[in-house]
Amino acid sequence: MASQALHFLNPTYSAPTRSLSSPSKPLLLAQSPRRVRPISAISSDIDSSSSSPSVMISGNGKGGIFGGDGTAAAAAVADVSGIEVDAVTEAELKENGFRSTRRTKLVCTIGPATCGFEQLEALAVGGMNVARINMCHGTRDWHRRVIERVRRLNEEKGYAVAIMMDTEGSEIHMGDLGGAASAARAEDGEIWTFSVRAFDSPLPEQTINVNYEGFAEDVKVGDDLLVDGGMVRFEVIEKIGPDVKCRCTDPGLLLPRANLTFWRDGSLVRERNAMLPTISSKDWLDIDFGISEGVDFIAISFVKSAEVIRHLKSYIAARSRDSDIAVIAKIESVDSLKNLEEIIRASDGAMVARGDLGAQIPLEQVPSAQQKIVQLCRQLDRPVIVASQLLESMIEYPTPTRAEVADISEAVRQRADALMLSGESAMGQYPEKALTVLRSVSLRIEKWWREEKRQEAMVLPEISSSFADSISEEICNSAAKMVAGNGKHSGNGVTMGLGTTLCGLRLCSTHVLECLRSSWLVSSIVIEAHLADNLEVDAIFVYTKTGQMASLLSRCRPDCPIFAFTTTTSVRRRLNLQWGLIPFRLNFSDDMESNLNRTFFLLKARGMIQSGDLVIAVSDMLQSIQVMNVP
Ligand SMILES: Nc1ncnc2c1ncn2[C@@H]1O[C@H](COP(=O)(O)OP(=O)(O)OP(=O)(O)O)[C@@H](O)[C@H]1O
Ligand SMILES: CC(=O)C(=O)O
Ligand SMILES: [K+]
Ligand SMILES: [Mg+2]
Repeated sequence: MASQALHFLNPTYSAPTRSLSSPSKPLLLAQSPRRVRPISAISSDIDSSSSSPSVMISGNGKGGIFGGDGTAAAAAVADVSGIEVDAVTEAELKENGFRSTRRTKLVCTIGPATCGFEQLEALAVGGMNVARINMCHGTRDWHRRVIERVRRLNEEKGYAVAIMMDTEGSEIHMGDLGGAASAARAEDGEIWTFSVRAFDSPLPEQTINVNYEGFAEDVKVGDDLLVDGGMVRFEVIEKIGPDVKCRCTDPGLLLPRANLTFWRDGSLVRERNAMLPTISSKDWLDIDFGISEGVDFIAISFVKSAEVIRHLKSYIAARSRDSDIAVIAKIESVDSLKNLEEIIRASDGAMVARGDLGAQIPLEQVPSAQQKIVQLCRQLDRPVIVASQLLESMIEYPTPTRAEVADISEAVRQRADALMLSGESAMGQYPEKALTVLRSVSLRIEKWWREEKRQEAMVLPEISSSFADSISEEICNSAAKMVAGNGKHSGNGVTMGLGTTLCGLRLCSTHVLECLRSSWLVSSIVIEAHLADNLEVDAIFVYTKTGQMASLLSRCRPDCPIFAFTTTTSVRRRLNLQWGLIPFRLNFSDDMESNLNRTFFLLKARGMIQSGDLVIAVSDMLQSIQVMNVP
């Protein structure tokens, strides 16, 4: 076995990000001095006094924004600690350079195995971007304590771990197993009773409580009853009042609160589920809890239509005027697939919840559903999480199966925003090792595909609904195209020195938009063709108050990381779910020149960037795009 490639299999392997004290290597790209002509700038400025907005493109071609007297840089000197980023990101940047940062984000479900402060910290060190709490389990007090610990971790150590609250939903599931039992095993041929009666704990032998009153009425003798989408299977043999007697036909482990589905003549019986509300009364109480705790994301289980998402969003908006809780639609039912596009458009993101999805559609259809959801989310600019069973075997074993590694690779190759651990981190024996596998495989596959330049191009439809938004969108598309490596413009002479060419030009905005649309700014002004091959942009910097422009850049999946600067901690946390974004919190003004000087100063002081690094900077305040070397 190749020990290097599979270093995560080595129990003594420790992630590179953990050796925070090791001396930082110089940034990869700073080692080879660039021959690109320094600093050129294009900035556009919407003239708000004009009824038909005009855009000014300007640049001085002689040192661009750094040609001044350096007062902005001097002003920044006063505040070295004025930027918020976590130690892990900082160490990763210093050690591996820009290009090798991980683009795929990682979500960990928190449960009994990981709810302590130290365990949470170990996950943050291991690369957790989002902590998920599942309201199917535990009490609100338990979840509150987890939220408090994550918040403390963020405050004390500078992390931006976001919190995602996942609702229980009102699908049919088993109750707890009673007493101290955390699981029970059903053997082939055993007769178990599924009942809606209330029992005292412990439950009678081979008895399972069902949460849904209509259960005994709805099932028929001869139906197949599937626990967790088929992990255990029973056949209904007799109905006696509230009790349903079933014979085990596929043995396996019964876990508390596992999902139940029943099948008749080879198809899922869904009439009753269709009548249950997506958000139950208990879910509404949990949502109130989430709003008052200020969670970053609320994930809604078993979404059937866009309507429920719109309803929840207006509920959240009315309850918390200044909060920006994002709503994630969990795609895990037949109905959610039917109404997929409408649901994604109404949501702030989606989750491919393969656990329940695989119980509702034939398993062999799950991979194509996953690919479709991931693609659609990217096209519509919504973050997407691939969830469930990525490393299921690691609940019990310290190493993954080869098939699990291949499954992770596929999700990374599809360039999903995030991968999620469920039982592996909530109650498994090796939560940190599982996270290390996710991280190592993500990094390796991302690097492999960048080197091979084999990413398929994806058509990104225009999604903006307003004029201002469409300028932002075009700017982001153009910035991403300028990043060498995506193949579109290599060999086409990517332009530097735009400032000289465009100095003093004042163009109406539609003209600029047209130019951007045809990538005129990028490819039609060839200054020195031989420079083109050298234009390897190290990072895109985006200054964004709402996060929207960072999201638009992430959507393009450019070849370099995106440093997203934003003024609020909540936007910073939210951006932590999205592909390729390295979110920082920074106070900034509308003056891009001083913002850039300040950022360069702060990041250089911390060794995160170096003079000569090539950066494209965009901003949603000025809707500008600038190309420059770090001075
Ligand atoms: N807060 C918790 N307390 C106790 N156990 C938990 C908790 N959260 C998760 N678990 C355990 O981890 C397992 C997997 O958790 P997870 O939340 O991912 O379930 P899931 O079935 O994939 O999600 P969903 O219920 O949303 O479909 C659960 O079956 C449960 O045993
Ligand atoms: C995550 C989840 O809800 C599922 O896979 O079913
Ligand atoms: K759930
Ligand atoms: Mg589910």
